[in-house]
Amino acid sequence: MIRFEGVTKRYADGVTAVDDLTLEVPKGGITVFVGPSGCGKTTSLRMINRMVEPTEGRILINDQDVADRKPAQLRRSIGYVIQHAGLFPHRTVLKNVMTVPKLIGWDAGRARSAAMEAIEKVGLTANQAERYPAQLSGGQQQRVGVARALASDPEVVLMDEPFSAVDPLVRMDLQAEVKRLQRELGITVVLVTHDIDEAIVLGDHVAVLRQGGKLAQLASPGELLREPADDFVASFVGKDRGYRKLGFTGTHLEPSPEQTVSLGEDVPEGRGWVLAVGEGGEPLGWVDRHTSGGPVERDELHRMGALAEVGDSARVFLDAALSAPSRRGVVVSEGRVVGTVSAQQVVDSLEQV
Ligand SMILES: Nc1ncnc2c1ncn2[C@@H]1O[C@H](COP(=O)(O)OP(=O)(O)OP(=O)(O)O)[C@@H](O)[C@H]1O
Repeated sequence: MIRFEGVTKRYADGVTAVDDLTLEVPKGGITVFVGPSGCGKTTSLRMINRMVEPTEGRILINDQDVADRKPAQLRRSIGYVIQHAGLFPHRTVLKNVMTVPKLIGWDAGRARSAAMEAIEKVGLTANQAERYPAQLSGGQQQRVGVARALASDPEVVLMDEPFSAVDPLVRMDLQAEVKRLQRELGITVVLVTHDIDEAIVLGDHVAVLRQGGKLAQLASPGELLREPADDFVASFVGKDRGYRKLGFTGTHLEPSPEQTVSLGEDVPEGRGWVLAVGEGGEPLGWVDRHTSGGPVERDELHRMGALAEVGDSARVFLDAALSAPSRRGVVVSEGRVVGTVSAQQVVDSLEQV
């Protein structure tokens, strides 16, 4: 849907920021431009909405050359989110989010209701809509930035390092939110980051750029981890890529049957840990036979560790096994226990692939 055809950008001082870039950003997904500082990510992004003009080549959106569109009108049709949200400090959140709908000529009523809808979509309240940006946290301000980009119902949203100024926990929330919104709205997102982990978490497609603005590889996160195109991509993707690759590896592992006990029942004979389940077969926790005697009570249960759902990646299965006190990861389907897996079983299943 967005096509770069032989795009080069040389700045006036002779720096080649982007060199003969040809790539396709598919419709309705998240495409991430990632690479080291100065490799031309921002320049590439800004050429899409004509904040920067290419020296050579062209960029098409839905087969239309952006050079044939009026820059101001083009920019209003494309959402744009930047690092520090870039909000107007003297306007309320609502007025900030209404900016583009008003610019494109929607009447005040329509602009207001579109803005309120966008504000709710990003998880902010009507009360927060009346505040000024400085009265919100950094993460909330970024949400306003996303709401503002979505308010006029754009098909394409560009994001330039949108989460890099917020702390890691807030960043994870915002990443999940953007992924959810993209899926819900079916929009096409192009996002720039220097953080390969963010690219892998968020991207349906990841374009790795190298110094001098050259495309090193365009692939899905899984492919990038499995088959980096060259040494540059391999080292950029990182040393623990074998482990991270597990996040994109399915497993056809059959969980082993696990003996269970209900609350109020006596612990069955045997050694080690027993899994307690609720009335609907949902896992409640582990019982330690060493310390348990008589009917099982809720306050003697040990935490379960992470749960794996049938169909999850090998990484989730392994995490479930390693985080359970019994070292047997609980596998559920629709909330009910179907069995457990050990770390050894997960590793063995990988070796069979
Ligand atoms: N307006 C400009 N005039 C001259 N050179 C520029 C201009 N903007 C960017 N550059 C240069 O172009 C190259 C690419 O810059 P760009 O900002 O696109 O990279 P980036 O990958 O987004 O980097 P970062 O992650 O550090 O933001 C750099 O060498 C930069 O110094």
